[in-house]
Amino acid sequence: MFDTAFLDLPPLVSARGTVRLPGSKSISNRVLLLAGLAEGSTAVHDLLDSDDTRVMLAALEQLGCTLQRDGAVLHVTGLGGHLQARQAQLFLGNAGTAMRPLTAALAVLAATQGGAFELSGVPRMHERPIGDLVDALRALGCPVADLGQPGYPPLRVGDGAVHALHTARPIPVRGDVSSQFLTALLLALPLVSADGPVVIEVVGELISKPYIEITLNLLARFGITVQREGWQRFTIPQGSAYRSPGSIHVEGDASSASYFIALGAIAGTDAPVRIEGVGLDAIQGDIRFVEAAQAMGAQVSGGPGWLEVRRGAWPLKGITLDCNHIPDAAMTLAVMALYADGPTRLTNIASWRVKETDRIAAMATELRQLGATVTEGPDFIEVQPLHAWRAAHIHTYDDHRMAMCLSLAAFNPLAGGSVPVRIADPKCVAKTFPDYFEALFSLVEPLPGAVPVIAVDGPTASGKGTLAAELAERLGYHLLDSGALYRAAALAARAAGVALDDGAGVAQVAAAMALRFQGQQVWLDGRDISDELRLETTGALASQVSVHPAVRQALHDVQLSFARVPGLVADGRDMGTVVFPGAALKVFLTASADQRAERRYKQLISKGISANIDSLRADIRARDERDMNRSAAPLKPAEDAVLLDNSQLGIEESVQRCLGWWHERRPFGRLA
Ligand SMILES: Nc1ncnc2c1ncn2[C@@H]1O[C@H](COP(=O)(O)OP(=O)(O)OP(=O)(O)O)[C@@H](O)[C@H]1O
Ligand SMILES: Nc1ccn([C@@H]2O[C@H](COP(=O)(O)O)[C@@H](O)[C@H]2O)c(=O)n1
Repeated sequence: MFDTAFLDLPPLVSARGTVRLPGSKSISNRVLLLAGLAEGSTAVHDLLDSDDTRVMLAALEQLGCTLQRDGAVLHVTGLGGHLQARQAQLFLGNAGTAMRPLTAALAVLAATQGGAFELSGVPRMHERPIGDLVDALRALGCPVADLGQPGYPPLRVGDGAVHALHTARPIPVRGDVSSQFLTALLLALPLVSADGPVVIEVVGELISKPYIEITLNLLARFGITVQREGWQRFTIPQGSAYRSPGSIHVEGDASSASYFIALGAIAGTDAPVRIEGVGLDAIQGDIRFVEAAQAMGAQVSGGPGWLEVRRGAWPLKGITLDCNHIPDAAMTLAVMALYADGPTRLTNIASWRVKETDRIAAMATELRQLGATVTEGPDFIEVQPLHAWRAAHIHTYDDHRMAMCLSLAAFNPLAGGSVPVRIADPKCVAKTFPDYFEALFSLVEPLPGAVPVIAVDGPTASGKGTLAAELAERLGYHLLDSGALYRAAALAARAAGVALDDGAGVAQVAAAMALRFQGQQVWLDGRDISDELRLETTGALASQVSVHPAVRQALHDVQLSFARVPGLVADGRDMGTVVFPGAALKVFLTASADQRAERRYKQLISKGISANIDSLRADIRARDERDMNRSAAPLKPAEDAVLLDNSQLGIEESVQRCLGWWHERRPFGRLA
């Protein structure tokens, strides 16, 4: 997951390959609650691991369910309908799929068995309406107290006493704000069906019906067959009881599939984008996004558990679509609309306004930042195709879908643009798809030369490695420690018995090295060389082999291969002058030889390695001399490098200076 303040996506031009989707959030949280209410143990396979499922799991544990992980399988031992904890304070983040069903289930359990539970979330959760569900629960006879603004969480359900519930008469619930209220009742009311059938009557036109179908489907898997009359009346038969199916698989998230379906439709030109984990047989309503994407021009084929998508019509075709059946995935259409041949109008999406954020307002604002013309109304959005793209800093409103949808704007070169896109707070995708950006980057190709590179060059022990690693961490970029390649080449040559002054011989060994980097660990031809690589003596050997033009040539392409989406920070001696002459920022880092000797001395001592400051100073001077005076790629600042003498600067100050220069060079304007 990218835990950075923002993530810059370079302009992208194509996509191909396979993505395996994480489990569906809607199915995961429903399955968890059903398993938690059922008697016995349920083995849940392919459960989504995300913020929203984590709050549900934490709540179930607080309520007394037993959770056991066995590799990728989670075993949930349920309550069998009997409260174990009679009081708890449950924090449910911004997970509507946890807040609504748990409110209903705990209201019913607390009222019938005596208990009191408080349910709260993040501030945005306290702005998301729940009044219609509370009204239905109160009509049933459950005590529910508002702990904040009436009609919104936080809530207390139950008052510790036992109450008789009015299950003999139909329970009314509004269906036109969120279908989650009906889902919540359907999941909870089998708990009170012992004495007779329980009837729920929907008031108003039910929205997002496919989500109710998921609920009914999963209830059936847990032994409860709800009788449905149209979308107005639902009857839970007398004596319904949750029976664990023993084991259940969570299918991949169909809403998450929408980003990759769009990816194929926009950028799958020479090969398809293959999506695994969800297919045309999916039980999730958002699978019907496939039809919407096809209407816009996508070529989609699929089977059980898989889809393949490639570009069909181009530009895409503008459409007008009632999106009531695919409210979440429909957001993706709003971004696809930028690549269309005419306006796209998405209607019947009023529910967007009460999701993680007001998604109609947020989408309109951010699409306009890219340069698009957008019209919005209480329950619709209309987006015009975009031809004059602007580099935009996209705000994501702590809304995972905003981040994922808007990332598709990075394909603007396919529609006349050539701009990067900055996504604020990329970790908001953790709600449903923590590795979304990693998955995206594994499929895409950038516009040639568009991957941004920051080159950090300078003499030994100036702090290049430290600075480069910090910059890479804060920007979410890849890191190249080019010195490590020369060090490894020297070690490989020595191991092969090749003399270090034999340029051609060392180059041959260097070209054949099998190097593997994993965090701080480095393997050379299967041997862990991490410690040996960092020795001062190895640095001196590297300095000897690096004078040979053939060795430098042998390592050239390997270094170039580190420049991958979303960007690279490279440290060495010739990053800005030879390897990445087009780097967007070149920093030449220096400090006095005395300072550097002292830093290196402290560094070695802190690692428990004995050192002598005088000989370190002498080694550093000798290495400077050789690195600066060799004929091949000598150590010197590039003409357009920024010089940074950090003799009197701390690490953080150096990092901030470089980030300042970086922001000046980026087209996103002020950091906000
Ligand atoms: N600005 C700074 N102020 C004080 N110490 C620093 C600063 N920058 C780096 N250091 C410290 O100096 C030591 C050497 O830094 P680092 O290993 O990053 O240097 P380097 O230039 O990459 O060296 P080499 O080229 O030999 O790999 C480290 O212990 C690091 O923490
Ligand atoms: N781009 C580079 C990087 C390093 N070298 C040579 O390797 C020696 C070790 O480098 P460290 O950064 O790991 O200390 C260094 O002294 C250089 O001789 C290089 O030539 N070009």
